[in-house]
Amino acid sequence: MSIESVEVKRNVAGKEKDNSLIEFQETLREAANILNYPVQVFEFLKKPMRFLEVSIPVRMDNGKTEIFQGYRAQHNDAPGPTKGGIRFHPDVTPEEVKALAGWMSLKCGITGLPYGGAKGGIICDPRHMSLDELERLSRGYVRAVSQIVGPTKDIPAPDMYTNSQIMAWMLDEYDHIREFDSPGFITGKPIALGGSLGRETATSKGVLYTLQMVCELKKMQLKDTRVIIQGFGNVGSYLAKYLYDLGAKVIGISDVLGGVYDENGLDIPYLLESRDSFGIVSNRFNSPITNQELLEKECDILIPAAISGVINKNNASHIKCEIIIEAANGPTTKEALKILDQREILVVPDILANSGGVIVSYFEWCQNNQGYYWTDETVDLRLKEKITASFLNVYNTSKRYSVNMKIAAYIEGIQRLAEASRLRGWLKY
Ligand SMILES: NC(=O)C1=CN([C@@H]2O[C@H](COP(=O)(O)OP(=O)(O)OC[C@H]3O[C@@H](n4cnc5c(N)ncnc54)[C@H](O)[C@@H]3O)[C@@H](O)[C@H]2O)C=CC1
Ligand SMILES: O=C(O)CCC(=O)C(=O)O
Repeated sequence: MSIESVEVKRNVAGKEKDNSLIEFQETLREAANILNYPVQVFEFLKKPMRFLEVSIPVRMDNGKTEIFQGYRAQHNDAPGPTKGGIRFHPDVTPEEVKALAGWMSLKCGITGLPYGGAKGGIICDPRHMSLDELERLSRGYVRAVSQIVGPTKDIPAPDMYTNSQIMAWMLDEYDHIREFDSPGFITGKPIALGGSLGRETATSKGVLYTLQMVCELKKMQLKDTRVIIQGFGNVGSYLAKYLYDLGAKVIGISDVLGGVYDENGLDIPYLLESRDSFGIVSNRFNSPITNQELLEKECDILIPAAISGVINKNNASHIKCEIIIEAANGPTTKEALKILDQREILVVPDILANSGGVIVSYFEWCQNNQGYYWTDETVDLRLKEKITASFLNVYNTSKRYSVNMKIAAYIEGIQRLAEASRLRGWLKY
């Protein structure tokens, strides 16, 4: 791939107004109805059990103090402590954080992890903050939420625009507040602080394993399969590399500024070397393609791995692929899914496809609790076992109830939440 042969354009992806919480609730209601649950199950699970909104004062490098808004939603702690990442992003909203926490609960249910779901977010743009400012913001967030988090209460992890360094600052702040060493407070940490081998690549590995399951079912070969990936951060970039190494043809990738496309296949190792720490590489190229144009290019497999709502009613009829694997959380709206179902495009849902991250976060927490650390091979083998079994459960459920895989995933996910809530005596049915 030469720089000239590649099409690029700077833009912000065409995202609709965020309806994540409403869509979470509507699909949850459908799944609860299929399972004939009494209405109290839906009424209880439609919102987080706990939601904290915090103001975080941060001294900026110019000497002024800015106040940041942050959130932590704990969806349901009946199955165990809650678990979920923290997102630093300018578009974070309370509704989106609540939906993301609900999705975490379902993800943990599908994969059989002993957790309920949670999610955190801070409205900020880390791309325009110095490392010192980010450290003060991360520490400030932990001080603000410290009463409701902890290794047996609620265990955070990375999500968009957060990484192992941010987890390390958060861990250090928590240890100071609690006055003891508690590596199990947070996952996605650096290895030197008790992180797990394989967590960095876990989400993309999990997406790859679900993709391989789909290929097996559809009798497709990965070799020479044309793939487009939106997002070139933690999830998108490792995934692109795995697919490239397996001989797939990654013909398009994108970041927040725009897309890079070459119908002959992109040189992924070159792009990986060229991207910055926020997963941005498209600004190194010239000719134009937007995120929206990239999503509508013909390919075999489309993998949104950035933000929510990018496949919506405006573009669902123009998508030209056979399979969509949702690596991001909530990339396909409900209206879009209906159109894609009609067009017989298979959509593998986020709460299954991207569950590799929380699965290995669980392994990290187990290792922290045991004080005994596993090899890369052990982590990988157990991840593959868990996600493959979860895929088959969801797939079989979709056949059993004649529903798409999204609804099947909700059906699988909701059952343990409902049962745990009933067994604790919270719900009577
Ligand atoms: N990191 C993890 O372990 C997990 C992440 N996810 C989900 O995967 C998605 C990506 O997360 P990460 O790769 O960790 O984030 P990241 O921060 O490492 O990378 C995000 C990528 O998306 C691009 N991006 C940001 N805003 C965009 C926009 N408006 N339009 C198009 N591209 C945009 C960025 O330029 C970057 O390339 C998110 O939806 C996240 O919730 C899900 C499960 C686990
Ligand atoms: O690793 C974790 O605990 C959570 C990852 C996450 O936030 C997600 O799966 O969306």
